[in-house]
Amino acid sequence: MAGKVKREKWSENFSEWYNELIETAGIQDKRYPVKGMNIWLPYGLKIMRNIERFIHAEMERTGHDEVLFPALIPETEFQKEAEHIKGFEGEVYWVTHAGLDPLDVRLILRPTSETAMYSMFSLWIRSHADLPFKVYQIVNTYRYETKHTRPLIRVREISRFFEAHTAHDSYEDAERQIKEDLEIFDNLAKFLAIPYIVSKRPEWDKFPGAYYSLGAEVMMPDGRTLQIGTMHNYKQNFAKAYNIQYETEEGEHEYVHQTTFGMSERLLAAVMAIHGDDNGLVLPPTIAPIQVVIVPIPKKNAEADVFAYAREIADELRTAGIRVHVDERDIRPGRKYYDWEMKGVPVRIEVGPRDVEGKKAVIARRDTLTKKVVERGELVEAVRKTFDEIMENLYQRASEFLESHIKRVDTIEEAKEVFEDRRGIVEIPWCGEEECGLKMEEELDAKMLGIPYPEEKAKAPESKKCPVCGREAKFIARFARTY
Ligand SMILES: Nc1ncnc2c1ncn2[C@@H]1O[C@H](COS(=O)(=O)NC(=O)[C@@H](N)CS)[C@@H](O)[C@H]1O
Ligand SMILES: [Zn+2]
Repeated sequence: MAGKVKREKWSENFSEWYNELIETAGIQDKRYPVKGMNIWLPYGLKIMRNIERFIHAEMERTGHDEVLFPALIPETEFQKEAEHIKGFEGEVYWVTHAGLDPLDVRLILRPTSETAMYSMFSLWIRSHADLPFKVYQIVNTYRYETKHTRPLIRVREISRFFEAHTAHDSYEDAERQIKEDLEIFDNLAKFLAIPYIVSKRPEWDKFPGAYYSLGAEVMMPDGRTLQIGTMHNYKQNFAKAYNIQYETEEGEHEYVHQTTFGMSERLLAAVMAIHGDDNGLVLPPTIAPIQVVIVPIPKKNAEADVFAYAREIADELRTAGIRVHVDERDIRPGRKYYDWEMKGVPVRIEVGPRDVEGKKAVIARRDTLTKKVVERGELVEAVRKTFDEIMENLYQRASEFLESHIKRVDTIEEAKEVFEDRRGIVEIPWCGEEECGLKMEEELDAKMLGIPYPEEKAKAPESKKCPVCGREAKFIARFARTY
């Protein structure tokens, strides 16, 4: 029978749904006595590790080397890139003492690692033969966020901060790197069954020190967007501040061009929010710590041994490389269903005495809450096929939600209606002038995500006018309420 997937709470009161689920699904414990810093619980960390495993593999595939830098950065290093300072001075945590002694050079806890890495890049990069230079790390970083903190989404210790930093012999090669970052991100988004849009940030909202910034946004259930990835082209801004030069083949000395690519535990927040329903998490099989849970359903005085049958199925699935758990707890099956649905286990297999006799099993899908009977001999194949169906369905469902929350308008009034109705992303003509962009942000009480990327998708249709100044619109600008 077609299951009725309930998502009322999920959509009407997303914030409460999300905060409860962080606890009830065993993702994190928020009771740590420092605001904006939470504890990873075993199940949540297993999911995050599965996401990270994919990122490490993509870094390997694209020739990035993993490094690990110290978390403390001397003030002298932090001070070197002016714009970067301006952008972060209100957000950094300071270390001013060691033991009882005040430090003669204060240290900061890294908010991101440009100012930790780039003096070393200056020592490491000497010749064009050292380029392109590509490193990354997944570490904890610290930002004194003053806006509302929220587990995984806006934290003060970003405990799973992914940062890739590259150096190139030319602007063109840095641009090639940005395209590679977008490809990596697209592979990851498909792995998580998550649709997204990429926008080029407006001048007034790019990363401090960047020449331009790209943001990858997803649509959250409450119609607000969440930035889950950013790519920045730094040109030679940091290279000049940190003296990162290389010797060209002609023996000249040139500053390198640089890029960075950043993500964080927000990826998990996006998976939870986008795929979840009122029964809890719905995990894509790609990252589920338990892909199949088997629930034996014993019946009084039936001699069929449902436990042995369940274990035999589990062994076969495990041999096939599937992550499986048999729930042998002595509690009602219904209670087991509730627990594993809360944890988002993609597939449940139920086996009662009749299934043992008939050499069958029942497969229950977490995403559609539907069930079907399968022959014992076809189980591995059926489970694999069900994983593919779940990935496809999760991606389709999320894509429809995203598409239905992007609206193209011509006037501020129309845009306001969208935000009053159910929020989402508004695409509106723009002359490209900062004052008009800022005016629209103010009028709409929304953030300009920027213009569509790549730029050929950003052009305004013929004869569209900027709703603020009436001049010819050059671009389509995107606005949204954001996290
Ligand atoms: N307070 C926060 N909590 C959780 N994730 C965050 C927070 N601040 C930023 N992020 C995530 O970290 C990513 C990279 O951060 S960033 O500021 O945009 N970019 C950088 O720091 C660049 N140095 C690239 S690593 C963002 O795309 C966002 O997904
Ligand atoms: Zn204008």
